[in-house]
Amino acid sequence: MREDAEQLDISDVAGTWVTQQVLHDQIQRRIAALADLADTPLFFGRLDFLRAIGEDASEGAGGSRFYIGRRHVHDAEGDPMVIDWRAPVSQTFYQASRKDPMDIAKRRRFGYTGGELTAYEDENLSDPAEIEQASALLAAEIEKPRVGPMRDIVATIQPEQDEIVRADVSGTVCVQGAPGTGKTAVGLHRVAYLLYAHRERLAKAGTLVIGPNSSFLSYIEQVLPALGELDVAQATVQQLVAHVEVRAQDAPEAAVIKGDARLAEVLRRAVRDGITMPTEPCMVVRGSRRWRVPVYELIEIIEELAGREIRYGAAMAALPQRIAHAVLLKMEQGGEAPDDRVQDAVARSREVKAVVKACWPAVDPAKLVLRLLGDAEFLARCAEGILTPEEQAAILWPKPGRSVKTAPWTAADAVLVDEATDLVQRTPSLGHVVLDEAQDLSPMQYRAVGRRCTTGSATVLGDLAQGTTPWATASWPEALRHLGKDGAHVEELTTGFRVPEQVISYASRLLPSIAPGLAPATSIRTGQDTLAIRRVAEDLTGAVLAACREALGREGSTGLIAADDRLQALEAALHAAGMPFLTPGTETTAEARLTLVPASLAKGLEYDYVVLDEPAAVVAGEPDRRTGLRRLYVALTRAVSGLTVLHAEPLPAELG
Ligand SMILES: Nc1ncnc2c1ncn2[C@@H]1O[C@H](COP(=O)(O)OP(=O)(O)OP(=O)(O)O)[C@@H](O)[C@H]1O
Repeated sequence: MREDAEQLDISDVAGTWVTQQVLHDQIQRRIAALADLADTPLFFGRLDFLRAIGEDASEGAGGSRFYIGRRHVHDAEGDPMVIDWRAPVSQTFYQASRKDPMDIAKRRRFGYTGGELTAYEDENLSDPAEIEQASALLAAEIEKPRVGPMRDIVATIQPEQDEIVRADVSGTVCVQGAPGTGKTAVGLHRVAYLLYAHRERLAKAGTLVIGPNSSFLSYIEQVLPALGELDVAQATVQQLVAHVEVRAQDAPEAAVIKGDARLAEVLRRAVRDGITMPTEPCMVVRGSRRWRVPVYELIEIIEELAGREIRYGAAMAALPQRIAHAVLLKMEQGGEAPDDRVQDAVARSREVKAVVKACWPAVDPAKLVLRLLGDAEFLARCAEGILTPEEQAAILWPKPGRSVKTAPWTAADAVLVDEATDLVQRTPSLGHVVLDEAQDLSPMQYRAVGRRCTTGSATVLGDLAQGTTPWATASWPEALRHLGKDGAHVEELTTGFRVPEQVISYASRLLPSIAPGLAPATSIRTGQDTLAIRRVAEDLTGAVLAACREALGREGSTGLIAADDRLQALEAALHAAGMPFLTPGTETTAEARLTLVPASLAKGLEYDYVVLDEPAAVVAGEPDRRTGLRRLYVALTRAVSGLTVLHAEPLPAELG
């Protein structure tokens, strides 16, 4: 297939230079999408149906045996050899069970080692005599040591995950799931699925994956390309709203108020604050005649525009045409027969422009927010009855910014500028947005994401117990309301694929203090001796390094997680000991398998072995106890095969 694509000759295709380039570009993309990945086998499963499938129901109709793989592969005649895992017929591979065999006689799973086929395993689903056994291949695949970035899970998607992956494109899905239940994996596979099922529509409108920080984004960035999807954008919320340069930090109280949805109304008022009713009529001179639109008529036009649900900028563009239309009516009444060109000319006339400038002035969103946060009187006028005087005082900049370029913008301010920008001009909507680690967003941030999928849908993924921002969300229905996807379905995933049972049940002791409503997750990893807790009397750092060496003696990656302010000391010690280490998000290799992870960046990441330095310091690193314990919960749930906790100070009492 790749050779076919490479050999396509477009030199004598008729068309302009531009169409030639577009065609060339498309062929290059096709070749790239068909690239051979040495470690990625083309198929991982086989389905033998009891009978032939109806022509319309499957991609490769006509036979009753299908190989399931990462992408569609056909032979020289164009007949399918491997069916894409996203095709309707492939769903049976994930959903069929002994209870509901879905017409499957045999399901075969293939096992690979480094790209080489080394095993297979059969389930005769329709044979009542066969005894059900847990799949060893499935277990081996799930328990593979982790080196390098996140991998796809197409071969082992579980039935409850598959349902979310294939949920209808028109609806927004929200997934609450404990650490390691596969939320991120499911979100990424869902985009791949939606692009397959609705390629035309989604490729045009665009798709986007939003993650908490760039370490996380680089950790997940290879999953979609491995599934043949090269065009899904990735960003953090901060990158989406980068209208101004962030160079300051808010106090938590100020950030909470700035992230509150009430700010949307404050901004709406601020944008419209400049709308002024005219006190003089508008006189337009055309040739030898003068036409007059009286004050009351101008007021009517402006009030009508102000009352409509259109963007400030769109109304500003419509106003001169409305006034010109009023002039036109008067011309007709006066016996003239003006056409559209006359209306345009009147709309562009100096007199009409002057009215627009005075009554509906242009708004620069960044300048507007600059004024709002720097001018107490203006803020008081816009926030009257919405924010208390104390709240207003809390969000005012201590020193007003002089210009958009030099002002002390914070991350929360940038979100306000984004809201103001949208009030002036509608933000274009994408086809689908996946929002990961969603629990950490403020209501205003949800709004920023929501306006990027107003006509599309979203997949919202998160865990209320892992919310570590002062504005972290307490309820999904509320978050979805801010997102503009009120009433979306909330699913829960509770089977953990990452964290061993011993470790997750230890971490779950924190749940009553950090998220009382949530049920603890279970785990498919039941290995013994996965958790070690060591009290260290002296030289904590030395003991931590020894624990890292011990972990590095085994296969896979090791993450050393520590409170942010312990990082410098640990870095120095690692250097002194001659132990090379990476920063989060950089790829682990066979030579460099140790990553030093500040607790604040651990979210969403995972390592085979985790060494956790001083839990009490992780808790103390946050402004309040609940957030500290949640940060600790995140740090405790990053390990795939084993966790070693080292402490000199007493462990937090909540750990029991
Ligand atoms: N069905 C599956 N088969 C194999 N591996 C899986 C499956 N589901 C999830 N995993 C693996 O489990 C690990 C955790 O998944 P993921 O990171 O998506 O979880 P998460 O719910 O987003 O976790 P967190 O809340 O910590 O961010 C990953 O290594 C993922 O590949």
